[in-house]
Amino acid sequence: MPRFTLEIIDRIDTQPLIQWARKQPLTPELFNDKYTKRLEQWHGLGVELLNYGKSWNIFHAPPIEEVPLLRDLRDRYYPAANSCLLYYYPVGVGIGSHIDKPVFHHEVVIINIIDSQPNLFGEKDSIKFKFRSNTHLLNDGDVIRFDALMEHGLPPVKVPRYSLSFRIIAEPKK
Ligand SMILES: O=C(O)CCC(=O)C(=O)O
Ligand SMILES: [Fe+2]
Repeated sequence: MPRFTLEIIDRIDTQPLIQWARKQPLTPELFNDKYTKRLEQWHGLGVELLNYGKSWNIFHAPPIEEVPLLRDLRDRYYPAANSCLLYYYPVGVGIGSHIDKPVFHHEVVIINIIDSQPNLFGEKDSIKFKFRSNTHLLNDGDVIRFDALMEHGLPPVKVPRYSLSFRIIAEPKK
């Protein structure tokens, strides 16, 4: 992948994903012993960040293959990914600009899922996603690929949103 880019690589129907996501038991995310207000659920390898993100624990979550929806998306957009992270962002929650921790491979694929009612024309509100000095508008179902070693972030969302991130996590040699 050429670096320094954010590409929207596809737009998919999110209805099956929303139905699935709403039924998942999600856990409040902790960072530096504080709740981020995002809720999360891992499949495949998961990461618990410690010590302000300076170190981490890698753990085994239920396999991606257990959920055919997730397996199919991984096979389609990021076959090498060994980690899938579902986040829920309630209204008013975002994440400040950051770069991802080195435990993750720099290439990430994220599916943007807006859980709001479409308008009369079947359209849902978009959300803002910051990447480097640009703000991109992301629509429901947009599949993006970007270099997570470049600054990125999400202003507080105005509509409930899920995201599904596929990544490669380097497991330490035993
Ligand atoms: O949810 C997203 O779209 C991006 C989240 C993110 O950048 C992260 O958790 O590192
Ligand atoms: Fe990130």
